[in-house]
Amino acid sequence: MKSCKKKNKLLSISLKLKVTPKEVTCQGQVIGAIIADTKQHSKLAAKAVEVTYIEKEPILTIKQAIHENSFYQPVHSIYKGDLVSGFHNASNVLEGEISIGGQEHFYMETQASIAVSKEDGELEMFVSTQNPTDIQLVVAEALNVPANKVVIRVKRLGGGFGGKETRSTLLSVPVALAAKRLHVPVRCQTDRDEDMMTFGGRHPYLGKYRVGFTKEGKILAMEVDLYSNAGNSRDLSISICDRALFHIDNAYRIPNVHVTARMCETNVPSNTAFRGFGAPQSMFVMETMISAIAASLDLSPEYVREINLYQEGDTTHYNQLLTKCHISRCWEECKSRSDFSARRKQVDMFNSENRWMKRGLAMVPVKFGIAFTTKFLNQTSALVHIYKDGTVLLAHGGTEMGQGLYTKTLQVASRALGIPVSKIHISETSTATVINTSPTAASCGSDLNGMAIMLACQKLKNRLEPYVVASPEGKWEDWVKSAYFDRVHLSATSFYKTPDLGYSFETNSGNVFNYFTVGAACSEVEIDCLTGDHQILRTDIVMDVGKSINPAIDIGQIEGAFMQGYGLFMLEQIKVSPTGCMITRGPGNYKIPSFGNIPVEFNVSLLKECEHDRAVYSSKAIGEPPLFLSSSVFFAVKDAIKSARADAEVETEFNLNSPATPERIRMACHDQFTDKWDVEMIRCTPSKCSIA
Ligand SMILES: Nc1nc2c(c(=O)[nH]1)N[C@H]1C(S)=C(S)[C@@H](COP(=O)(O)O)O[C@H]1N2
Ligand SMILES: Cc1nc(=O)[nH]c2[nH]cnc12
Ligand code: MOS
Repeated sequence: MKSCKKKNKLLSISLKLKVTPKEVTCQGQVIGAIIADTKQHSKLAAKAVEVTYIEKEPILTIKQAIHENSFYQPVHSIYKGDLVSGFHNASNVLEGEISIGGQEHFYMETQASIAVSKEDGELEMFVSTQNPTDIQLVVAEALNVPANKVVIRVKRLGGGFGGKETRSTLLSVPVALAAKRLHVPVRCQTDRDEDMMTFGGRHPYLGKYRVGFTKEGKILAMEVDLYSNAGNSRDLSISICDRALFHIDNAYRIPNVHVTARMCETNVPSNTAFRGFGAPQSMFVMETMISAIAASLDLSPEYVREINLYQEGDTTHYNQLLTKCHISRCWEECKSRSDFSARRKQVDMFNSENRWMKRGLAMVPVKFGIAFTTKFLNQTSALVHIYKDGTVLLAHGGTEMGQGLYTKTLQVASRALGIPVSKIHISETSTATVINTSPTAASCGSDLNGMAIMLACQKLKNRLEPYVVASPEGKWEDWVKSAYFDRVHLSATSFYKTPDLGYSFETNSGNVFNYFTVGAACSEVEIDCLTGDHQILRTDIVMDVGKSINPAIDIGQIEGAFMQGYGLFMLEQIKVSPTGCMITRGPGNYKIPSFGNIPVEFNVSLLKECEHDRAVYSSKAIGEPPLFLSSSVFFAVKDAIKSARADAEVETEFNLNSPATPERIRMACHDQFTDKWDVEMIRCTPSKCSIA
């Protein structure tokens, strides 16, 4: 091993920067970039930078923002029915508030970007992003070059979950700028701690509610104020609030509704898209109301859910008609598959025989709207080539992040062209083959790009038709050759935009969504009342995904979304110091689900006979909808705690914020040991944060 003769010349730079609060609005904000010949040198140099800040008191939480009246505009709200008469006819009214924490995307591949500057001002980039067009336009603007000279290529992402929908620009702009300035290829990939301190996550939400209902448990009216912690920029927060507004009903028909959503401007890194996009947060507020209603009437939460479920033909609070909406079928099928009634009795029996171990059981529905709530995003295009050897190359506007989009679009092409997948290939997604694309998001990747691929393939199929008719016994390769020599164009582009969309907040009318993906889940848990630990004993899920084009992928997505949501409701808790410094920076102190958390028994099934004409080949969107079903674990834990509290002879209705961490479970199991402590006192006292 050659001994290294030349000692690394110690870096002796000290860059003094002076920045004011108006330029830097959160800890973790990118304020510059160091370019070096090796990663080690760049890290040493970054540490050598000295920055002096003029500090001001930060606003970090929703409550602080409300107190300081620190909000972004606009504020959207939905009003349907007549609240006054609704509450007047309600025999019971409950008020309360509930909060749900944020969540780190924790994609396996952290943010990564490569830029290669080429002749004539051209730039070619390889970026881990869900949104190549956004990178293209933002980089073009930042470098003051026309978009037609910037190509963004995406082979695949090691996970995105919404975290690479807009935030990847923070990394790609400096990388591109350096490449252009220095005329050398530049690459950067964040370390996990940098990633968790810089790129934001799921919006924490606070919900304040007032709900009126009959003594039978029928909900007549509700007034909800939602607040999200948007962080130091608006990013997608308004769309996330919109989706939260559209999902405050979850799966229930509520005749009189007034719901408002506000974005809090705070000094934490800008929060952004995260699987479910505001819907899990607001549906959590709805299910908390259901739980409170059930407790106040001494009814089971499942009974209250059941009698308020939407039926076919109902309209939502944003006046969208529910057709082919199989909520009740999923609910009934889940109830029977999970053997709910019998297990309810077994759980109660177990709880009557155990004091310090308790079990809980809960079943929740989900109804998730499919389409971008921002109308213009519901568009995409595709490009399909048939080469002379008969092999086919696909390109479309969607990125592969592990959700199986490329596999599904290969299947669509195979079915549309009538040839085996072995003759078809999809290589990458690039702004040079398909333009002006929307992010691969809102679970619409397969719907939009599947339809675009299908349309392009149908064009090609029609052009080949005469050659098929001419020699029906021939092979695909022969037909392609005959067409080629007959000078037929064997490449086609297509364009697809979702029909019949167009909601307006002003008139509260027009379709927000193309259709809904619905399901139900039943979970049973066991908790240790003295440690706050828990385990899921069994989960049953039933989902309506239409006629799935690939059941294996869809079941995988349901299992994955469920476990990611489990992290949100049960494990993951982001901690920020009083000065706004991110404390949770890695798997050491930020717990994401691992195989030990998977339900001991995990049954997922897809509803049968539920064709859907509005989804590509009737296979419905599946990416985000199942995530909320993991709240069945949260409410099963709440059910178990209720039994512990009954034994301790304390009030069995209590507020349980999400995530239901072990300390929160422990403290909610009120008993002779907990009286003298309050969970909020167990707060980490961080040392002064030492990050730029
Ligand atoms: N393995 C994997 N699955 C995933 C994701 C991911 O990053 N990795 N992202 C989720 C999110 S946030 C969305 S919006 C959808 C996007 O893909 P689709 O629109 O093709 O369903 O995939 C979901 N499933
Ligand atoms: C932009 C956007 N609109 C939506 O309606 N849903 C989403 N999920 C992720 N991104 C989005
Ligand atoms: O819609 Mo997913 O990218 S949050």
